[in-house]
Amino acid sequence: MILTVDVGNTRIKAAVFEGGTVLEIFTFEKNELEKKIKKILEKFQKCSDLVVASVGNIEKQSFLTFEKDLKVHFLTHEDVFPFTNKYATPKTLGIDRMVLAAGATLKFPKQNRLVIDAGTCITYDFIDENDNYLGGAISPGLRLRYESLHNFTARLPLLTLESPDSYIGDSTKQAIHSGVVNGFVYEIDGFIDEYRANFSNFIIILTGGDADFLAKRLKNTIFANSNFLLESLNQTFQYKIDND
Ligand SMILES: Nc1ncnc2c1ncn2[C@@H]1O[C@H](COP(=O)(O)OP(=O)(O)OP(=O)(O)O)[C@@H](O)[C@H]1O
Ligand SMILES: CC(C)(CO)[C@@H](O)C(=O)NCCC(=O)O
Ligand SMILES: [K+]
Repeated sequence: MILTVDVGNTRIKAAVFEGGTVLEIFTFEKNELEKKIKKILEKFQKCSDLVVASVGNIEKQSFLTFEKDLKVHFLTHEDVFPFTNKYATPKTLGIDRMVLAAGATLKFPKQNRLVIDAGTCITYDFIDENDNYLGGAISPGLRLRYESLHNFTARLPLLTLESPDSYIGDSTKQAIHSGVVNGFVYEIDGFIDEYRANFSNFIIILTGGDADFLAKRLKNTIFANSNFLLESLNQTFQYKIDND
């Protein structure tokens, strides 16, 4: 059994796997890390490895306290990945993006793949059919858009996510919801159209905290899997064991 942990920019997600099957998924805040991991390991005592991918500034020490119970692994860009990294700055590529790219490469062989992670940031990652990781894009996620409109202006209120009535917002609130939600949807549809115009035979994977909200609003119908990063962490770790 393997415990995978995704330390995101905002929250932490964890999953216990038995082979390729996920047994349970957990979401928690950073200040609860040690308490929650301890509980998970009490429940799943057969866990032999803890695999961490972190883009947040979490203390490594919080994980190392579990080394008495099982083996602890922190994935980095120095691990083995199933793609050729063509990013011009491979050392600054986020480990979450590398793990998503690895999961897409292993799960969908011999085709072009686009992974869209709608989390704190929206990230786009493209791996071509020859397993070259080419890069993608980084832009602000839904909640970040609402927060920055409020934080960097004098008069805009902080709103929480709501579907706009129309693309023509007829009040301050509706104008913000339209700008944030429709802007988000148009951006993603626009990127998908651009990739489709340039590549054939490709698959799109949509994941992250806003994946489900987004999936039903896109013009392009695509399959959403909000656990794709955790599943990819499990697969990346298996790949590392087999190829190290
Ligand atoms: N409790 C919550 N806290 C934060 N974001 C939430 C919450 N519930 C839903 N969301 C939505 O999820 C999005 C954040 O996604 P996610 O949880 O994947 O981010 P994250 O944990 O920071 O991970 P990553 O850094 O990989 O993006 C926000 O834009 C927000 O709309
Ligand atoms: C883009 C984020 C913040 C998304 O979580 C993360 O992948 C990151 O910190 N990346 C580093 C920059 C890069 O990927 O080029
Ligand atoms: K993200």
